[in-house]
Amino acid sequence: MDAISVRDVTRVYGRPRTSLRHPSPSVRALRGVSFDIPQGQRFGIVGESGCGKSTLLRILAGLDSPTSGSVAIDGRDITGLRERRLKFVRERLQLVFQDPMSSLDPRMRVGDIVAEPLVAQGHRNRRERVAELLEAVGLRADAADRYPHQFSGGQRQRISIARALAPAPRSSWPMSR
Ligand SMILES: Nc1ncnc2c1ncn2[C@@H]1O[C@H](COP(=O)(O)OP(=O)(O)OP(=O)(O)O)[C@@H](O)[C@H]1O
Repeated sequence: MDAISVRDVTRVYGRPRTSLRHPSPSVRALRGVSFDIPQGQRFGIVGESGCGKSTLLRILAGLDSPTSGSVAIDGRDITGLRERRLKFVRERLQLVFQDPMSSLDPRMRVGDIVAEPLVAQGHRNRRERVAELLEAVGLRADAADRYPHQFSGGQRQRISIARALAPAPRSSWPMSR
């Protein structure tokens, strides 16, 4: 079973075109995109600015829905019920956004931000794991007690990377899950 299967995905922003004489401001960001990513493979999506990479990633993460087409993660169609889809996807897929401040909650301490996926997984030794993750991305352990605005742009991106690395990879999940 493929990790990710994308079938004929289209995403149109704004109202669809109604007539040739009155072109609407709609943007067709994705047009019939299809591909499969097998388990355990690295996969790059490359393209010029504005070609639809972020739009595609948001759809894969369940943060947006395709106008048409479908996406399956681990064989399960995620274009169905919203809340259930998000929980299922969050356990399997992490994103590092271009602009870290758009995804780091300014009211949360860095330690709690990095620990978020661990809470969802019921991880026991969260403090130790957060310290390990911060060290792995080149931040000091005391970063855990500070807030995102107290870091530079590059350091904020490292916080996002630490959070993305936090959940245990699927290969280490117990068979019962
Ligand atoms: N919310 C939106 N409303 C309308 N148009 C949008 C919206 N978001 C993106 N677009 C348009 O959709 C197209 C694809 O945008 P997207 O952000 O997916 O591109 P990208 O490949 O990630 O670009 P970059 O490499 O510059 O970050 C662009 O033409 C953009 O202007």
